[in-house]
Amino acid sequence: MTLLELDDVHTYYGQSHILQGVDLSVEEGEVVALLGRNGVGKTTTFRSILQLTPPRQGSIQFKGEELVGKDTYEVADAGIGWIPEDRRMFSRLSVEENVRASVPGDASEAEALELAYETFPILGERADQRAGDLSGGQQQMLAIARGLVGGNDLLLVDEPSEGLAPKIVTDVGEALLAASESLPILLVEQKLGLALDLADRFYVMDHGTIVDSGKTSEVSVDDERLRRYLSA
Ligand SMILES: Nc1ncnc2c1ncn2[C@@H]1O[C@H](COP(=O)(O)OP(=O)(O)OP(=O)(O)O)[C@@H](O)[C@H]1O
Repeated sequence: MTLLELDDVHTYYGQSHILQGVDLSVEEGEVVALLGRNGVGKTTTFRSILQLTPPRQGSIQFKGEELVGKDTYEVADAGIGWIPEDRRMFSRLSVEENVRASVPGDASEAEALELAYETFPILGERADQRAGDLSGGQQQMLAIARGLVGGNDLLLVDEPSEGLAPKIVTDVGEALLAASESLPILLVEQKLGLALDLADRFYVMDHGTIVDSGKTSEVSVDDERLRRYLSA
């Protein structure tokens, strides 16, 4: 079943026409990678879905419901979680307090903590530590854990490996893979190897439109088809 569907989405910053007719979809149970060079409109696609920068034209349906015209809090309530590039969290609060703060009012905090620590044991070991004192990789795990327990039906994850050492990137990849067991993910990721490992399907974006798409099993990191859009 189609979970998220963007149809001919046009988004502007002032006079700048950034998204010029984006079409993409995420099915139930899928991890989908959105690829493309810096500045092509990937983050703007997320901002459009979240209604942070509402599209001026086109439709964005989530679980069959139109998101364009809603407020951002309504998009969050509908079940779309967002992990931005800067991994927003409460850095002065403990790991446990951060997880608790993500749990919707009607859900069990104890069950949320169990799920978070079962998925990411290192967070259980650091439960009382201030989130701001975690390493970059652990902060990314906490951000993913918060998305996991946040009552979401889809996670938008923006550049999870940004600024992390290669060894930590592997850990974060495993963390996302664990999260994808229970949640579909739309992923923006510059590291092509990681994106192809995690995703079932990909879209390539260039100049605000989708220029290629397919199954990740059909392409490889040194594929000419991908490289011409991704190399600087
Ligand atoms: N707030 C803004 N106001 C005006 N222009 C913006 C704004 N944010 C982004 N842009 C421009 O919109 C275009 C798309 O940016 P966007 O952040 O969506 O790209 P991206 O593909 O996510 O790249 P990156 O990986 O660098 O974030 C860029 O040309 C950028 O300069």
